[in-house]
Amino acid sequence: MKPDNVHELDYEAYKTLLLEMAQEHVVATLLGMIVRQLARRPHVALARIWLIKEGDCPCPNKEATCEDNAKCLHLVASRGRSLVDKDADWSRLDGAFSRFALGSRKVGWIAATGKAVEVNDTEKDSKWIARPEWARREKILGFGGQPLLYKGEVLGVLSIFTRDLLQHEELVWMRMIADHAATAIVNARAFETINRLQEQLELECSYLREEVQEARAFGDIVGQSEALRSVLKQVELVAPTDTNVIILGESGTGKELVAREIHKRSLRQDRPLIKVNCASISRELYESEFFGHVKGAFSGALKDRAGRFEAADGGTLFLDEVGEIPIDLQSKLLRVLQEGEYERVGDEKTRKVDVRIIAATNRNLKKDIGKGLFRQDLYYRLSVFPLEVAPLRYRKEDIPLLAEHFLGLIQKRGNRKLPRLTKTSLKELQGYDWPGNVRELQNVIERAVIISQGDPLRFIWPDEKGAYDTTETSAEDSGSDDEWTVVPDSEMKQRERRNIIAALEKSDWTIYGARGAARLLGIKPTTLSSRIKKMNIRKP
Ligand SMILES: Nc1ncnc2c1ncn2[C@@H]1O[C@H](COP(=O)(O)OP(=O)(O)OP(=O)(O)O)[C@@H](O)[C@H]1O
Repeated sequence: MKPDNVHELDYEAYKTLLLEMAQEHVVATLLGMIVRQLARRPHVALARIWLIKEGDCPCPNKEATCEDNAKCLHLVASRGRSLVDKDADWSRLDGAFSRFALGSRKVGWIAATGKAVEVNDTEKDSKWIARPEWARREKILGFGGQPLLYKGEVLGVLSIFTRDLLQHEELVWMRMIADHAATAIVNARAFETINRLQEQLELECSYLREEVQEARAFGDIVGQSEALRSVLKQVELVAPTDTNVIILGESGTGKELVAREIHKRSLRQDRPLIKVNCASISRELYESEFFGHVKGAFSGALKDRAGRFEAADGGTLFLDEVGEIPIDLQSKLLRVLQEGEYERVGDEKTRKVDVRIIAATNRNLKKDIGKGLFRQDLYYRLSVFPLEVAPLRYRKEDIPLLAEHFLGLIQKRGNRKLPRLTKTSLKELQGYDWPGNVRELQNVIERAVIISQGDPLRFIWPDEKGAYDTTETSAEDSGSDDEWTVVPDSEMKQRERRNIIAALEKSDWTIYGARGAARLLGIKPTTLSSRIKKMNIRKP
């Protein structure tokens, strides 16, 4: 017959715990399971686990200040029941004993020496008990603390406070549970690392697949204008530094191309450049897109997912159209830029990341700051090195090279012979103002190649509203069913002459370009020129 303060041991429960520990692959779940199962025994008042981690943290334990802050014991799991206070929550991980410096008090001593501590009657042996009045109040009699040892290395400490005396057999079991727990922790950590790496690889792969597709459209930066050369000189200067860069310029000027060039020439070139088009993310998904999420964080979050910051770790993050980031997310972006830290949506764990930011915008961010749409502190963080790409209309001397370049790309793609660029067609291209910049030029050339079956290239120009109409109407199908009135040939010629003069007057005597007379008449500028010559039309 056992005395009152000695309990029966439940071997089956301990065996089940050993098995369950071996099967658990998530560290947090594993730790929770160990303390929960231990605290389920009626005589166990409190079960706790501390693990050795980086010690550079706010330490609430005044008596146990770390000497060098390099590492200390962190309380990572706790379960138990108070006898006196029904509302006390003993699963909390904060409070005075949430940290112990190595060597400090009993928990620190166990971790520093790798030896167990057993107290079998707290009344008689109170040396290790920090708060004897607490032990008395809670009727705590025993304490068993075991180091979590794996291959001779101490990972942390497992401990129980009991309301019965500890038996020798139970201490043997505690040792066994601690050994299995240490191995299970190492295994679960390894599984977590594998999962994280696999997830990161998958994500990197999917982003890189996007990249490869986009990169096909990107080649070298073409152009010789003074404005472009000055940009390239700055790219050369800033690329090898780790400075954040903001690229300013109208849409289609080549900002993304410049961003890629900076990454290509940087020390991060072997790591990914991950692009985020801030204008194309729906508002609710911003945070998850940037920082990732954990399973169940919101409806549709079916599994853990890393964000673009994580995918770009060690590399460059290109934030295209950065001015579109909602103001409420800007503070989170600022934090990751300042401290390199963030959390996935729905996760408490703080993660570290090392990325260089290249941002681009066609907006006037200073105006947006004034309107409260953009944070000034974020603007200063991003715009350490501003780079401005000029609109194409201010560097028309780049047009011939760019046009040749795009024709060359089309030729490579289609492997066919293309119409050559004549002086006249170049002049026509240079006569236009290109509100859509280089992207518009590229599109106009692609379209021209499609509609011009042979030489020379025939361009389609946008209407007054800037819209392109690619459906060509021919004289045949524009006729009506009304009876045709015959007009004498001399009259026809006069009418044609008057029509051309009217078009020239309307277009201020310009032939080429979107507002040119040729466009109004719907004929090629070269055709119009030869007609003007033939009809001997002169500007008054
Ligand atoms: N100097 C250049 N040489 C060769 N191609 C260029 C040049 N500038 C722009 N392009 C091409 O023009 C297209 C538009 O360029 P890009 O996407 O870099 O412009 P952007 O300024 O980032 O546009 P947006 O602001 O709309 O995102 C791309 O296909 C790009 O390859």
